[in-house]
Amino acid sequence: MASMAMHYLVEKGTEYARLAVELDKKGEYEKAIKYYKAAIELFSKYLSLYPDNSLADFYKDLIAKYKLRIEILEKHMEKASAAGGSPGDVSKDDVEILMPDKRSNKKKFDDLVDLEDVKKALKRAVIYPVKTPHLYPLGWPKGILLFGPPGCGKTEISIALANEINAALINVSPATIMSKWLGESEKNVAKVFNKAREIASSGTPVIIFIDEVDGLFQEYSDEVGGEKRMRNQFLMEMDGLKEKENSKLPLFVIGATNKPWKLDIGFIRRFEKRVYVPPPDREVRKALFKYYIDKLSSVYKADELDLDKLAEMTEGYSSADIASIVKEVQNNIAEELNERQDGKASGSVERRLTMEDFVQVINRRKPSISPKMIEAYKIWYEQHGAT
Ligand SMILES: Nc1ncnc2c1ncn2[C@@H]1O[C@H](COP(=O)(O)OP(=O)(O)OP(=O)(O)O)[C@@H](O)[C@H]1O
Repeated sequence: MASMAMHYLVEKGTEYARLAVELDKKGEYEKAIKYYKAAIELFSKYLSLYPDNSLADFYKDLIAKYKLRIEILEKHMEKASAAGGSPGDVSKDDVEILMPDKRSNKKKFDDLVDLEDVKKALKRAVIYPVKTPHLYPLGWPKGILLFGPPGCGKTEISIALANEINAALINVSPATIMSKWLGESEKNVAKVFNKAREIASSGTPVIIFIDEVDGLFQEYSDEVGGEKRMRNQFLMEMDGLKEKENSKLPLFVIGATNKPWKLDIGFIRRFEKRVYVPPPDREVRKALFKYYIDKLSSVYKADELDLDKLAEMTEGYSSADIASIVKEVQNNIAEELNERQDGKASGSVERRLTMEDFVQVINRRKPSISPKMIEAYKIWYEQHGAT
């Protein structure tokens, strides 16, 4: 009985997925989305019923891939309808550039807790060459890969780096690059690099930041959106940065990934520096709690808290988890005060933060990072790390 259900879910899911890809290739995006969703539903059901099946990872990857594709197509269709045309003739957007004075995130290295080794690697690879280019007659690396578990600061440190050197930031994510430029994404990779070279030639440093870079550069078995052409263009552009006329440009490509093992070797080679952004250890977790709790202390008294204990309780929690735990504590207390009609006046209130406030929230959450994940990064780092 069980195997019949399993069989049905996989067969039907595969049939829907095949249909979705076919429709996608024909440009019938709306219908394609419907079938991608149907396939996801069946594969998810299969995974919930048989989580320990040997093919579980394979189906998880497929689901992630179809979700990304849906996101891409939906964004593409939104844009097409906003432009009043059909998805095929959507007008091309220009490359979005975040100049330093326009960015809302103004954090610099000192505003981020720890990440000392990462800061050091980025100073060496980026900041010093930008500040003293004359000391580097042989040029400097152009590609830097940041890898490590989710929510541990890859994006934050990249933005802080851009702020440190007043760099223009071009933010590229798989969903935007593929949706904006569906069908001719390679031309637009070229556009990003042209724009970046143009700005860098005028003396302003540029960082092209590609989040979830594995989404752009993993091998797909059934490519529908010209991913291969786009990848080749990207590799060519990266090689171009090494050529003589570009070698002294203050232009850097920073890729971030949680799954470095999905990247193919040609791509890895283009990123000369590969830097591990680690999860916070106990001392760093303590510093993160302090950092976020300090922000609350203008309103709530925090003198009873045992930060060592909080750090000890949160092994495996990411920096983002810790930020979000403190936020949830804030929300719980604000709710409590509102319900007691106690929070009306502005300024400080007579409410101490207690360990119990934190324990409650921590107990309801699972850590995002498992020892198995850390082991996988360690193995990858041993093979490919380069700082
Ligand atoms: N060093 C740090 N100091 C203070 N807060 C941090 C630090 N690192 C991360 N955070 C917090 O964690 C959140 C997530 O960080 P960020 O988005 O940089 O992680 P990431 O590694 O890029 O995650 P993902 O791989 O999921 O994109 C930030 O918004 C910030 O609140």
